Formats: sequence, C-alpha cells, structure tokens
Amino acid sequence: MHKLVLIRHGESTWNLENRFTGWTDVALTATGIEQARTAGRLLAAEGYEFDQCHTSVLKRATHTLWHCLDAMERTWLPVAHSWRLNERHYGALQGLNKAETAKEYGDEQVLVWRRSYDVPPPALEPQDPRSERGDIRYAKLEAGQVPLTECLKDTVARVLPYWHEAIAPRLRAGQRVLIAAHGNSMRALVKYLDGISDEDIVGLNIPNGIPLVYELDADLKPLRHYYLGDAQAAARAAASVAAQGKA
Ligand SMILES: O=C(O)[C@@H](CO)OP(=O)(O)O
Repeated sequence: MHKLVLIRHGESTWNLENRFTGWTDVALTATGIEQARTAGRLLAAEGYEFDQCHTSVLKRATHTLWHCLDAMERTWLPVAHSWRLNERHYGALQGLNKAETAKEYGDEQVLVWRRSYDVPPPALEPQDPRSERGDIRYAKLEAGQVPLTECLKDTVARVLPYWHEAIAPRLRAGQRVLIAAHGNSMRALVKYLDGISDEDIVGLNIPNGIPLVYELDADLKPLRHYYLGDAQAAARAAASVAAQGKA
C-alpha cells in the first residue's frame, strides 16, 4: 500500500479578507502558520515520514510546507516546486471580495464560478496589472500557459501531467510523498484520484491546513482517504469554506 498526504495551505491574508486569490501570491496569516505547524506536529505524532515533498510556486503553499516540515524536524527533505500545483486561476475575480461579489451577481453565479467543473470566471485582460504574464517565475512557460482564467477542468488538465510525470512514478517506487497545494489544485487531483463526477465535484470543499491522507493500492487507486485529527472539525472547516461565497 502507498500513502500520499495532501495539505491545503494554512489561512492566507486573502482567506482572512475573503478575497478571490487564484495566482495572486499572498502570505499566510499568523493563524495560517499555526495551522501548518499543528499539521506538522500531528503528522510527527502519528509517525508519518516522507521521502519527497511537492508544492506550488506560491508562498502560501511553500510556507505551509516549510512550517509543517519544521514542526516535524524534517526541513532537510527534498522539495520540488511546480506552477502546475498552483491554485486555479481566478481570472478577473482575483482580488474581489467573495461575499460582495455574491451580493452583486447572486450566490448561484458565484457558486458556478467557484465550484463548477467547466465554467471559468471572466478572464483577465492580458495587459491587466493583475496578470502574472510578466512574472519572472513563469518566464520559461509559453505565453498561453500562463492563464488569464481557469475552470476546474483547465486546472485538472495542467495538474495531471505533473501527477503522472513527477508524483505517480515516485509513489510506485515506494517513496512517501507530501504535497502542499491549494483548495482547487487539490480538488483537481482528488477528482481524478476518486473518480468524482463533474456534478459531484461542485460539493467538494477542502479546509486549510489539515493533512488529507490517501491510502493507495499498487495501481495507485484509492483504498480510503481521511483527514488526520478531528474529523468533525475538518467537516466544519470544509463547510465554512463552502459558505465563503455567499452574500
Ligand atoms: O480564492 C481562491 O483562490 C480559492 C482558495 O482560497 O478560493 P475558493 O475556495 O473560493 O475557490
């Protein structure tokens, strides 16, 4: 059996302000740092060990991984970064307050933008100062690979090549992998792993900073998955993520 642990970053400054974030590179709050450290302590207490860590190129996920590994006394572990694990790009919604957007466009429209499989939020203009196209960290990508918006389907399409090339072969070789990522890049991976339908993925919300453990068979098919620690607290935290897009 292979074990894979996924962790969404801890609370970010824009989670606290309830703003659509996407590829905007915001920091963790003090609460977010503590969530990451608590996750590390929990993993250590349960005897988890890792051979390889993967994260995005955004600091809220990177710092979550650092704090989690620091709490585990495992900062020496190898860490790979990929833009493919970045949050789903939120297009022209990036920076807007979620509840105010729901007041303006309605809860249902915001649910479609936040959770539908194939409806992207309105796109950024390429010359919009919020666009990441001039950001040095994406300089090696082709222009079209830096999104102006993404639906979850687009995120699945760029996360899965990384899964197949960088993560699955390591798991098959017996390595223990920790991935620190984002709400929607994790929804993309979980949709693939669990074979969740396009309709049912709308109801899936991932809480900040709680390790999500996948036990996988030899073919990397999930046998079971669970949040470490208090399952009811994880369910409450997921429900509060779902409520963030309501007026
Ligand atoms: O704003 C975002 O980028 C994501 C994650 O914080 O939000 P949501 O849960 O609304 O998809």
